Amino acid sequence: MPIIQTEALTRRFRLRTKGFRSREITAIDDLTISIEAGESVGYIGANGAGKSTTIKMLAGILVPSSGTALTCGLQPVSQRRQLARRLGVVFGQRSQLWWDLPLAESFRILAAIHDLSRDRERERTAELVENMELEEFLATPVRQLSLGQRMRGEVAVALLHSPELLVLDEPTIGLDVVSKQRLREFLLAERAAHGTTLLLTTHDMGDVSRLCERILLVDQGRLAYDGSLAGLSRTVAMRRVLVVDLAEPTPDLHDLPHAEHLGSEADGLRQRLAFDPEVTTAAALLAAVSEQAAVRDLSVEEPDVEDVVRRVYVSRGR
Ligand SMILES: Nc1ncnc2c1ncn2[C@@H]1O[C@H](COP(=O)(O)OP(=O)(O)OP(=O)(O)O)[C@@H](O)[C@H]1O
Repeated sequence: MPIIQTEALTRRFRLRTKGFRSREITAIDDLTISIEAGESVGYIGANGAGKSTTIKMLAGILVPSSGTALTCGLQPVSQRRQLARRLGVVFGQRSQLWWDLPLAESFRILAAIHDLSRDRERERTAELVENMELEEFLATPVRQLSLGQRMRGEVAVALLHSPELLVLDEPTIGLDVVSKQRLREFLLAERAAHGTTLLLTTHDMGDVSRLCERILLVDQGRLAYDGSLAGLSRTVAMRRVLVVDLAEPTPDLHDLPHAEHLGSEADGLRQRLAFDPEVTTAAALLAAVSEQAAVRDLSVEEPDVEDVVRRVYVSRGR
């Protein structure tokens, strides 16, 4: 049986507009998906596409307007307490931790809430503290943790009761590159060790490419793509962006091989160039830029979800 199954899942919101009028929007529209136990799925889409609304319905926080959802074989709203034993949830912008208490206390409180035996609590806490490298700040009040440390704590407590399904809403938002990478490694390790099913929303294609075997792309509440990253890459190349800082103001670099000039700032001192890593490399592009201008600094950006979504539609002629 699938671990997540929805059938024509729909959620509308009534928005108040000026005066006494109100308008209805359909945040999720006729969503039918099925996810098997053990899968790792990236749920992506532009701002306001309906990702959080879906996650909230799957977790039983929000009631659907119509259609059905089954999470771990349970009705998310009416069987929310049973579901809580089998589901872990991480919201990147909201905390499950007790801010004034040391991180270790959140483990104790949640272990009590989940009714874990003393042995189980000790064993699982030790495993998570080791895997997520939490030891050095276990005694620190949560409010004093860095964002990266706190997110590791959030993920760890969500996994304390060994849920078979972990749902993460923007788990890497705001994290620096190193913290993102660490968090991804922890999630991969947890999955390898316990076969945990992962469903995560993200704006970061790096999360998707490193963590997810399957992608669901939602646009304006509707499912727009369901398949592998490779399949999506065949539809729209997963372009990366080379950002170069040049020594002098330079006209836009339009004639570089296999690159598209996306924009310039400060009289062309900084220029952004998109390229497809399947066709060329950042090094080759940098060499081509260097023939035209002196490069002082550079960075390479991961593909942007908004850009991917936009180009899925361009490729379909919408
Ligand atoms: N409680 C609410 N009341 C009214 N409208 C809502 C509510 N929650 C969400 N919406 C609307 O539903 C739509 C989908 O929102 P949702 O938060 O699910 O999108 P999202 O894909 O998670 O976006 P983001 O990436 O910005 O978090 C948006 O138009 C949003 O304004």
